[in-house]
Amino acid sequence: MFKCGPDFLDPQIHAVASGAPVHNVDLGMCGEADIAWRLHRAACEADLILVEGVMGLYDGAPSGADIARRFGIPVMAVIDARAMAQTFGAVAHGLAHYQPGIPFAGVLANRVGSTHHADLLREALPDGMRWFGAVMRDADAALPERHLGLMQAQEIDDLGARLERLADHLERTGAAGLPPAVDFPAAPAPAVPPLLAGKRIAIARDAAYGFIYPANIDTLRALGAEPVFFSPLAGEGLPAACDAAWLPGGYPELHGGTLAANTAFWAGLRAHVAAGRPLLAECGGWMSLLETIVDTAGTAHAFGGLLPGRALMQQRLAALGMQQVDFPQGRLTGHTFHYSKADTPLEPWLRAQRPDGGEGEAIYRVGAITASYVHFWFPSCPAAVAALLG
Ligand SMILES: NC(=O)CC[C@H](N)C(=O)O
Repeated sequence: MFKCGPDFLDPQIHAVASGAPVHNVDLGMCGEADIAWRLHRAACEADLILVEGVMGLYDGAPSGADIARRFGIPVMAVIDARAMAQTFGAVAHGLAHYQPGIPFAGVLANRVGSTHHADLLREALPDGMRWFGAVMRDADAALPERHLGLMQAQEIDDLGARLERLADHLERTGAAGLPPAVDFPAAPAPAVPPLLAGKRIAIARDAAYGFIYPANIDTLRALGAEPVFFSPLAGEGLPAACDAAWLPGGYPELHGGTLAANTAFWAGLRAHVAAGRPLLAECGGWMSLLETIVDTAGTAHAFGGLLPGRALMQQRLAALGMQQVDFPQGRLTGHTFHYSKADTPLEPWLRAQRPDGGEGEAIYRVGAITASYVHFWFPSCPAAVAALLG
C-alpha cells in the first residue's frame, strides 16, 4: 500500500491492515522518479496495490489527482455521504470532471445510514458512473483521532477488531471488483553510494517518537548504515557503540513525566554529542532537546536541555506544509507538521524554503546536533543525510 502526501499516521494503520510496509508518494516531496520505481517494485511482488489519497482528491499542488493522472491509477472516490442525499451525485460528478484526464473508476459511499439511504445515493449518480457500494456508519469501526490525525497504531488497543469490522463492511460492497490492471513500467531504484558504511545509527522509536518514514530506514540501509532502534519511553537509553543518533518527531509532550524520568537517556545523549557524534532531531525530537516542553494543559516538563529554550504546545496547528533545504550535497525535501512553537535564543544555521519560495522552518546546528521542525524525506538526497549523520 501507498499513502499520498507526507503522513506518518495513516501508513501505520495501513501497515497493520495489509501486513506490509507502506510508503508515501508525493510528486513534490518524493518526486516522480521515486514514485515510479516504488510502484514498479511493488507491482513486481503484489497483486493489488492500493494508494490512499490525501485530503480531497484535488487538494494541494501537486495533488492526489496529479499522481493518479501521471501513473494512470484508477480513482475510487470515497465520499462521506453522512449528510447527503442527491447531492452525492453532484459531488461524484464534480470529482470525476473537475479536471480533465482523471482515470476515474467510480465512487464508494462512506458513513451511510441505511439501505434506503444507500439507494438514494446510488440513484443520484450520473449515468455511466460506477457505484462501488456503501460502507455503513459504524462507530465501532471508526478509528480514533487526536491532534495531528489518527491515533498511532500501537496506541489503539482494539485496532485489530476495528479493522475486522471495516473489512466486513467492505466485503458487503463491490470495492473488490477491481478496474483493469495498470502497467507500472520498469524504473530503476536509485544508486545510493555507501557513505555510511558500517555506521550504527541509533533511532528512537516508540509512541513518543514514532514519526518515521519506512523509506528513510531503507535509505539509511542503502547508505550502508545499520539502524538500531530503542525506546526512550520504555526507559531505554542510546544503544552502546552507536556512531550517530536520530530522534524523530512524534508526541513527546504526551509523555513528559515518563521521558523526564529517563535520566540515563538524556545523559547518554549528552555524552554522545559531547564526543562529537552526530545527532539529528526532527520536530518532536527537536522539541525534546530543549530545556522544557509545556503541554496543552500548561504543564511544564523538563526535557533534555541539550539546547536552550522551550517548546510550547498551542491549541491549534502552528505549521503544516512542504519544506525543502539546500545542503551542499543537494536538496533535501520534507515537511513540517506541528502544534508547538519553539522559544529559543538559537540563531538558525539554515532556513528551509517552502515550494512557493516563501520562508520555511529554521534548521539549527550546535556542535554535532542538527535540529529542526522539518521532517526530512531521506530518499530525496541520501548524500545530505549521510553528511548530517556521518
Ligand atoms: N510533527 C511532530 O513531531 C509533532 C510534535 C508535537 N506533537 C507537536 O504537535 O508540535
